[in-house]
This record gives sequence, structure tokens and C-alpha cells, in this order.
Amino acid sequence: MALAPFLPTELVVSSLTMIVLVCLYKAYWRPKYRYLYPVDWPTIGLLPSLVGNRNRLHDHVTDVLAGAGQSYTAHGLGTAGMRFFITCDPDNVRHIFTTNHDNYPKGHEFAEIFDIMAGIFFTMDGEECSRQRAKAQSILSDPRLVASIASRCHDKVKDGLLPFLAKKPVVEMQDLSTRFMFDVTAMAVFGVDPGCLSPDMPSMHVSVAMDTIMEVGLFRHTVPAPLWKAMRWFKIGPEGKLDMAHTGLHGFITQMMEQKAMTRKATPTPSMDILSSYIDDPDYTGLMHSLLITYMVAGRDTIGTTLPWFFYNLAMKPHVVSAIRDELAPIAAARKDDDMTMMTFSPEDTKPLVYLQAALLETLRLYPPGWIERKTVVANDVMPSGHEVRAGDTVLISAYSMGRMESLWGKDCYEYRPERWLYDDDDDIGGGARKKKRLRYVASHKFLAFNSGPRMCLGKHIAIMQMKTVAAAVVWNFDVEVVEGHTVEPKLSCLLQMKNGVMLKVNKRALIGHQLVTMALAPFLPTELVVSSLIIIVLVFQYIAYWRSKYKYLYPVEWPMLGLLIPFLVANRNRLHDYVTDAGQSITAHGLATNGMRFFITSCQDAEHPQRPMSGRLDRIVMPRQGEGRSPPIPGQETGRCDAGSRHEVHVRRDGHGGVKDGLLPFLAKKPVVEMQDLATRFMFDVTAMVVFGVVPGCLSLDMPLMHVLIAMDTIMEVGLFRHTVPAPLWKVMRRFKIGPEGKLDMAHTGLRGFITQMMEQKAMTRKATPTLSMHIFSS
Ligand code: HEM
Repeated sequence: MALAPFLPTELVVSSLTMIVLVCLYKAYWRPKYRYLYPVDWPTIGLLPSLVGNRNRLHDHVTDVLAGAGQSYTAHGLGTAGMRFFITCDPDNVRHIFTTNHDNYPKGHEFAEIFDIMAGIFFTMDGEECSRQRAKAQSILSDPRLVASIASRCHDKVKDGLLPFLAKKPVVEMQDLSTRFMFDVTAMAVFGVDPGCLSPDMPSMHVSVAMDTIMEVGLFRHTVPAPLWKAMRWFKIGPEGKLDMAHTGLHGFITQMMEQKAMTRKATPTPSMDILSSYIDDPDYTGLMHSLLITYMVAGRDTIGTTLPWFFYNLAMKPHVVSAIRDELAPIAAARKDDDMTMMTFSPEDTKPLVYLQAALLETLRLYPPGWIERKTVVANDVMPSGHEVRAGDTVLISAYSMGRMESLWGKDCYEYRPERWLYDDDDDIGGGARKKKRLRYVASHKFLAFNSGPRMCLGKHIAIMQMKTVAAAVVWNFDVEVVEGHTVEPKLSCLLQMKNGVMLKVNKRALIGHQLVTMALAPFLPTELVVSSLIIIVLVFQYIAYWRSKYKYLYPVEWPMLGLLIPFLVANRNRLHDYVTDAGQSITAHGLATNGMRFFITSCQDAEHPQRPMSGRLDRIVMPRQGEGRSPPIPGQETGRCDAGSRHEVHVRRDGHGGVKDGLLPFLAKKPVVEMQDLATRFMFDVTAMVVFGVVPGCLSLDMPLMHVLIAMDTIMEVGLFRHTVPAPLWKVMRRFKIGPEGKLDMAHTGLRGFITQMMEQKAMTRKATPTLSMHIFSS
């Protein structure tokens, strides 16, 4: 409503922009240039190139730089002659970050983009920045603080991360790493553990708020400042989201500071955390929120972003996992307590491990969390590459592209290969020459993940120590594997996070002489193996001996002992609904077991089966409703819920009539192809949540957020069918050990409970803000 008077102008302007864009695109775009050079359009500059490649922005920038000899000059949107110089040339980087550093400050636009950290070194330049950095450096190099960070990280791995992984067969590693690093960083900053990494996976508003800052940061970097400032004024679009994120973050910092004040009152002895070093410093009065948020970002965002890429690469490179384990094995062998517990490694243990460090550096080469740096030009200058830059130009340095330049890293620059960081050092031991691996030195202007020159990362050593602690413990104790069908791709943000995270299967290794066996299940494994192998053998023999193709679609075969159910389900699992329908209107069958358990399956209205035996026990009546409307069967027609393999793709044309005004129709209008089951589920999820809680969770939005809760609800129904079909003691044992479908269900329960908690919290907040009665189920 507030925007109503502006809408017509807005509409005209955006329509005109669209028309101009489409015409220019059609007129000039040449497929051969597509992945080589971005076309620098008159007036609108690089915008079409960015829009056209938004789904592969990082790689697009890299392709452009590789094609243009590592540096490129382009124009931004606007008539003010704004220019960009984009580079990943190490000579230029040294010039910008070190040799002529004063000519390339971050600039006031950078400070405006990250206004939540205003007044703190991260967004500043010059004298004040150097003064603040000096204090930060002395704090972060205090051995007592470093020791306290190390021991808190180690304890969190031991008591939080490893037990968590041992209980969950499948995890979303980005979420998990972010939760872990949020807790570890908050402990270093405030001396308080917020408990994000707990088995009930509490909702993470603050963590999401931190992600929002980085996502909207990229948006602010790419559109002209007056545009995002106008949006900020009206709190619309990404700026509306950012405004909420700021409120959430400030709330969190206030809460932490209050908790800290209470602790200080109770135990006045100084505590080893970052906040304690600033709390009485008058220079930071009024800057505490910016300062503490900066430290949270420095720790959580960087390591929390790196670790998922690390595990993702390891999941695909078993030889790297083996090499890391080989390095850890002598340390593990020297332990006395290693046999039945999960092993952790201290910073002293991991410090000399060069292969582990190489694997982490290799991750940072290919996936630097801060993938792009921004600087401003103070005075006209000429780069070592010969390019001229003018005062006021913006310089963008792509750390991501730098890690993928063939000229710097060789032909295999895209390959994850930790060995490139190592070299053989001839080390004469005991008379014989033995090669010892050493870490290769790579200058920071060639490997930019930790920045270079006077603005170099101040937490590099802490970061490597923390990452090694996590990586060593997880690699030693678990096997990880990417869940089939899960695609990993980067998100559009200032941080190189993954768009949908990375789903990993995690299996515990048991340590019997450092060999593999699943530990928690070890005592049961032989029996379990024997029983399941026997069942499979019996099934295969029976299948071969009795199965007649003429019966295949007519009658379920009743096997001796196994009854009807197991062969029935196994053989017809892909057409279960139709199989039940084809079998006639009523059948009686035996289940798996020797206690004579029987099933009567019918679609007759009166459930009176002519063959119903009068003797014997009728245990369950299963009435397939679908069968009722489907006798005789209709060949070739699909029924039931679509599975992933048979999803219906619906080509949607704009209709203009009917419907659901603000969500579904605009969505359909924008997407020419939709997966209708997903869409309908998202739509109904939002509608139902609105009815139940009075809150829209926003599942049906254009960016199609990954909805763990929806998957969880599907899981309940899928595992429900599983529980219906196998004997109860079997699924109960599986539930006890959280294995197979029951492990998945356990995660689904946790996710759903987390969602309900989140909704109830949101509701409680809304009720506080507007106490009038609202019309939805939860309020009743
Ligand atoms: C994988 C881990 C990390 C990476 C890749 C990383 C990377 C970086 C980069 C690229 C910068 C320069 C930022 C800029 O000027 O725009 C930076 C600065 C900084 N980092 Fe890190 N960092 C990591 C972990 C940490 C940790 C754990 C801490 C704290 C304990 C930390 C503290 C800092 C500080 C204080 C600065 C100085 C900011 C400035 O001068 O503006 N970093 N880091």
C-alpha cells in the first residue's frame, strides 16, 4: 500500500528496462562469446552478463578472466561513467594489496554495504583501521586466548560433533558445520555456548540472519547504490529481509552481553574471551555490537563455509581420506584408550600433519569463503598488467578465479589435489635417505583465501588449528559419502556457501586395530548378517522355483513360511497399487512369521469375502481405497503419489483466469516448466501453516528454498508404509539403532519438531507484538 503512488512509474521503468534488455540481448549476443567475454552494453554495462549467468556467476567470472588474460575492464549500470576493473592476476594483486596499498582502500561504499559492522576495522581504512587491527592482533595472538579457543573447539568436537554424527546416518553438512562454528565462535567471543549444535536442532534465526547479511551484501555490490538505498528506505525486497536480519542479530548480541554481565557479576575472575578484552575499553563504547558481529562473521562464516566443501571433496576422493588416515594412524596407535571410544586429536597432535593441512589449503584454493574482494581507486594508476585505472573506479579481485587459473596452478587447476601443496625433502635418517613431505610455500598474492598485505587475516593460525581439529576427528572416526542425487552448487552471496548444502551419509568406523567395522552395531553384526543373507537366499530360491509368469499380474503367490507379504512387496514394489487392484476384490493371505498372522485385503463395500474362512484369526483388514474405483484396471495409467523418477513435468501456459492470486499464479506466470507435485506441496504447506499457525513459512517462493520439513513429512508417510509391511519387532529394532528407514525417520522427527518449535516461537513473538486474537487453529 505504501508504494501504491509509485507503482505506475516503477512499472513503466521496469518494463522499459526489460524491453531494452531483451532487444539488446537478441541483437548483440553471440553464442561464441557467451562463455568468453561478458558483453559491455552501452548504458547498462555488465548487468545483462551478470543476469544471464547468475546461476554460474563464479565460473562465469573465471571464464571471462581466463579468456581476457586475467584482467578485464568493464562498465557498471548508470550514466555516471562508473567503471570496474576485474582481475585475478597475482602481479596486480600484489600491487593492489601491498605495493600501492594506500591507493586502493575498501572505500565508503564498502562500509555502507556492510553497515551492520560500521565503525570497525573490517569496514574501515586508514589510521583508525590500523589502530583497531593492532589491538585485534594482540588479542588474537595472546597464547592464553589461543589455548582457550583450542580447548573449547576440541571439547565441542568430542562432546558435540562426534556424538551427533554417530547418531545421524545422514546429515546436511553445511548446516551442521555452521551450527558447530556458531557455537565455537560464540564461545571464543562471549565465553558462552549458545547450544546451536544439539540433537534437537533448534531453529537458527541468528545464523540465518548472518547468511542474509552476506547475500544482501552481494545484491548491494551489484546494483547502483541509490537503488538499494531506496529499497532500504521502504524496507522492500532483499532490503526488507536485511532489516529483519539486523534486528535479529542485534537482539542476539544484547542477549549475549546480558548473559556475560551476569556471569561477570557471579564470578568476577577475568575470563578468556574476546569480549572481556574490549568490555572496559572506552574507545569501543557504542561500537560493541558492530565489533562483536564482526568477530562472529570472521570465525563462523569463514570456517563454517570451508568445512562443507572440504568434506564434499573428501567424499569423492577416497585416496585423500586414506592419506589423511595414514598421517593420523601413528598418533592413534600411540594412544591407550583408542579401542572402543571415538578418537579426537589435539592441536599439538595435528600441528605437524602436512597432508591434512594441504587438503584444507586445497579446499581454500578452490573454494575461498570470501570469493571476491572489492577496492576503490583513489588516484589514477597503471596496473602491472598495463591496464589503466581511474580515480573512483571499483576494483574487483576474484580469489575464486585465481585458484582456478591454469597459468598459476597448471592443467589440473580444477582438480582437487592436495599433493600440489607438498614437496619431497631429502631427510637423512639413520644413514638412509628418506623422503619427507613438506608444505610448499605459496605467496599470499597467489593464494588469496586469507587476503594479502596489511589487511591479511588475523585469525589464520587459529582457523587452521580449528579446522584441523574438526577434520582429523571426523575423518578418523567416520566414512562420508554424498547422498545420491544431491547436487552441490554455490549460492549467490558474498560468501561461497552452497545453495542447498551438502547431504552426506555418515558411517561410523569401529577401531579394531584401526580397521573398519561399525562400532555401535559390532556385537549384533554377525547375527544380523547371517539372518539377512539367509532370507535373501531363501527368497531367491523360492522366486526361481515357483514364480510363473502367467500368475505374475494375476495372483499374489503365497509362499510357505514367508506368506504373501514379503515376496508380494518385493516383486511388485514398483506397481504396488495396481498389483493390489489386479488381485481381485478380496484376498486372504499370510504375513511373514510362524504365528499364523493373516491378512484379509478387500475393496468390497461389505468386506464379506465369499472365501473368508470361518476358522482362524483375522488380524488386520486392509482396504485399498484406490482399488475401489479401479476394477477392472486401466492399463498404463499411473496412480498414487509420483516418485522422483516419474514426476510429471507440466508445461504451463499463462491462463489469466481464476485462482490463487499472490502466490501460485505469479509463480506459474514466471516459470514455464514446473514440477507440479513439488509446487502443490509447497503451496499447501504454506496454506496449511497459515491456517494452523497464522504464519506463512514461505515455501512457495521463486528461489524454491530447500524444505527439510517437507521432506520430513514425506519421510513419515514413506516409513509409515515400511512399518505397515514388516513385522513390528523388526522395525522396532531398527528404530532402536536408528538404522535404515528408521534412521531417516528419526531425523525427520527431529526436523519436524524443530519446525514446530520455530513456528510456536514466531507465534509467541507475534502475540506479544499484537495481542488481539488471531483466527487460526493454534490460537484456539
Ligand atoms: C578459513 C578461515 C578463514 C579465512 C579463509 C579467512 C579469511 C580472511 C580474509 C579474506 C580477510 C580479509 C577480509 C577483508 O579485508 O575483506 C580476513 C580478515 C580477518 N580475519 Fe580471517 N579468515 C578465516 C578465519 C578467521 C578466524 C577464525 C578469525 C578469528 C579468530 C579471523 C579473524 C580475522 C580478522 C580479525 C581479520 C581482519 C579484518 C580486516 O583487517 O579488515 N579470521 N580473514
